[in-house]
Amino acid sequence: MISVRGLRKHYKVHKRPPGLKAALRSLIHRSYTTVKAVDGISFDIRPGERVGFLGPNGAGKTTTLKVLSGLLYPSDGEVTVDGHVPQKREEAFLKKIMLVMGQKQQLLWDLPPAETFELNRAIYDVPQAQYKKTISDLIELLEIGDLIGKPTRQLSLGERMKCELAAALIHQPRVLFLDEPTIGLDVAMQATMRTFIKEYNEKYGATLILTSHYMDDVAALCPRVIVIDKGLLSYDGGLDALVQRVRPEKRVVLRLSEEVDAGRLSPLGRVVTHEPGTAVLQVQQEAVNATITRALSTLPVMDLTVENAPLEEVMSELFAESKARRTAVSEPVPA
Ligand SMILES: Nc1ncnc2c1ncn2[C@@H]1O[C@H](COP(=O)(O)OP(=O)(O)OP(=O)(O)O)[C@@H](O)[C@H]1O
Repeated sequence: MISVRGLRKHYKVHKRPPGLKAALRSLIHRSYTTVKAVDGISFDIRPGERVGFLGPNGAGKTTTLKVLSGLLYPSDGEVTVDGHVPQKREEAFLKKIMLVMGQKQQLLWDLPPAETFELNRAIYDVPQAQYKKTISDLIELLEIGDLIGKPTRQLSLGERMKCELAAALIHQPRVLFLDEPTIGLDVAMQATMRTFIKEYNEKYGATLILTSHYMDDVAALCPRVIVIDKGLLSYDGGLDALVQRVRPEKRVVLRLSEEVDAGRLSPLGRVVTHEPGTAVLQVQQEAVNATITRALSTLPVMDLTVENAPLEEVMSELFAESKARRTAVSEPVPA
């Protein structure tokens, strides 16, 4: 469905020196630097896949999604989306895709969402019968029946995001690029959006690429993740396999009926947190059974669970790894 080969997107940026004199001089003698936002990445995505596209701030995620949706020309490389070259912006391509950006809106501010929906129906030439069916499904799934008649400016952020998503899906895109679709939403609304996105993917078999800094989104939606950092690919594979590779240790979470000294916990594993009533231990996978047996026999355990390390930690460790690799490569070799 999506094929990306050696994609590069370099931005040429005007260097603006500090100080008025230098700034005035730079109006005549302009100098430029190159920002390598995406610097040679390749991946393939199969139809119907849900893929998390992750990386630290400035990694090149939005740039890649903009290239895939035809908003930006690549500097180099080959990209196809369902057989189309995105930058040609063919009508058939535009009808198949949608880019939803959590930080930008497509709903018209002074009009009710219902009017943007109608506008999108006309733009995408959606037959009336299909439009009626789709819109009533979307209204039901997203519970926006009461909202779509109010001017957009009167909606809360979460209400607006639900309507944004509905507007984006009126033409039933087969490929959805979601750039931070849950940004700024409260926890309950994030969960609603996640459930809806998953249902849309399952119902229509749509292919989905999602960027998000909320790891709950990623854990709930993306069995596969592609991680980029400074424009380079640092991981492409299963989310579970990534956790296994970066953090194979397990967390044993203990709920305790009475306070225990730290000295009684430390022989069982590395103490990650220790608060009144709870303690979290980190142990090697093969030591989990022994730790549980020992905890149950030596501590006042009320409840016990075994978990993976939080995804946020896995990601920051992965980002730190690739930063360390880059630093090692760029350091001069001693003479
Ligand atoms: N129009 C532009 N002109 C110049 N540089 C740009 C432009 N757009 C993005 N960049 C730079 O390209 C790099 C990648 O930006 P991009 O927005 O793709 O990152 P991102 O991974 O989406 O980051 P974030 O998680 O912060 O949204 C950054 O260094 C950014 O400053």
